Amino acid sequence: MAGNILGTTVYYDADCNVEKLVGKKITVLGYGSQGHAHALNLKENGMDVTIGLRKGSKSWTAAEEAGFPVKETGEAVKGADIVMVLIPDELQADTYANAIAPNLKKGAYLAFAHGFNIHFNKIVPPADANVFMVAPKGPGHLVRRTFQEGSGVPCLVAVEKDPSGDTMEIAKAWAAGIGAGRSGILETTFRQETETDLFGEQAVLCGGVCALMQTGFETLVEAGYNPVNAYFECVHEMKLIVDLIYEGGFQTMRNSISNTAEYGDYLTGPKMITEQTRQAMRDVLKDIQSGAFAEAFIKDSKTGFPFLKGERAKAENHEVEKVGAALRNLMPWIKK
Ligand SMILES: NC(=O)C1=CN([C@@H]2O[C@H](COP(=O)(O)OP(=O)(O)OC[C@H]3O[C@@H](n4cnc5c(N)ncnc54)[C@H](OP(=O)(O)O)[C@@H]3O)[C@@H](O)[C@H]2O)C=CC1
Ligand SMILES: CC[C@](O)(C(C)=O)C(=O)O
Ligand SMILES: [Mg+2]
Ligand SMILES: [Mg+2]
Repeated sequence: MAGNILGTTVYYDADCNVEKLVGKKITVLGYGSQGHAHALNLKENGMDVTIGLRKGSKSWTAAEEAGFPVKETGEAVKGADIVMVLIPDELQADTYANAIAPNLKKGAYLAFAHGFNIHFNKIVPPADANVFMVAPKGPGHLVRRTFQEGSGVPCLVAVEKDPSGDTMEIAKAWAAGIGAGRSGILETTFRQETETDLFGEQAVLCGGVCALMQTGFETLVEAGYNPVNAYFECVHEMKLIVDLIYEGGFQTMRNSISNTAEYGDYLTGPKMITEQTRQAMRDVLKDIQSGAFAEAFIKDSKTGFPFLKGERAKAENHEVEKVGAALRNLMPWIKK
């Protein structure tokens, strides 16, 4: 049953009525990482789901082969009771103006998996629209995989506008329908989700961790150590260590490592994350809160993503990726 963890309301399957989605015409826009997972999980829970994609979309065939009716974005929005927007954040505002807003039924539910466009006022829905968010705290492919395995990725839910009065019930039904009721559905706001999600992915989960692993690898290789050895130490073993943290927190991980490692952990960790690193984190958070990051991201996208594409090419060609690919070829069980 619903609980309260340190001031956050958490719902489980027993608190959600997935039946609230039955009989509703549901449109999922996009069939990428999140899109395929939400759509397939809801379909397998008996829901009537149509996929909306742009003309010529790479995902069109995959969605059709999975058994969905697929329509162009505007057509898929027409008549839908719930429209879940699962297209890239940088494309949502233009798509909203050109294809969603002109076709959105009065009183429909407009939904998101991340608060970016609503929080930063890139999308301003009409007064009659109900606006909610179901934001999985994990990659879309795991939203699908864990659902199939019988569990689910925890989700944040939030309501921005509620003219119908039942928008939170619909949001909870959606979250449970994609599997989150098995692991936890946490109530939040668009602002909280947007700012913490951007901070987490930049400073810790993706930006911070990848930079740390890559710099560790470079330091060992630069000092003349074998790159394979460096890769195992600084990249490959990360998953095994993080799995223990995931299962039981830092203490479970520290119970499993040697005293030598634990001593080095306390001695060296603070030398890596210095006062300068803390200040950099605070600065990153300020840029997120002020909207400066959002503006820079949208500007890069509108000019063809010169920064994103340049950095992606550099990252793809880095030695660490070549060593990793060679090692993974020796471990075929990793690729399921
Ligand atoms: N990736 C993740 O795990 C997470 C993502 N989110 C959020 O989910 C949302 C979707 O992100 P993500 O799943 O990564 O996106 P992806 O890039 O994986 O997929 C985007 C999908 O949208 C389609 N698409 C692109 N433009 C349009 C359009 N104009 N109309 C209809 N469909 C279009 C793409 O098809 P094609 O390009 O073939 O046309 C593709 O199927 C974002 O808000 C993101 O922040 C939230 C939590 C985690
Ligand atoms: C960590 C990245 C993420 O926020 C996610 C998978 O939750 C994203 O935007 O993809
Ligand atoms: Mg996230
Ligand atoms: Mg994110």
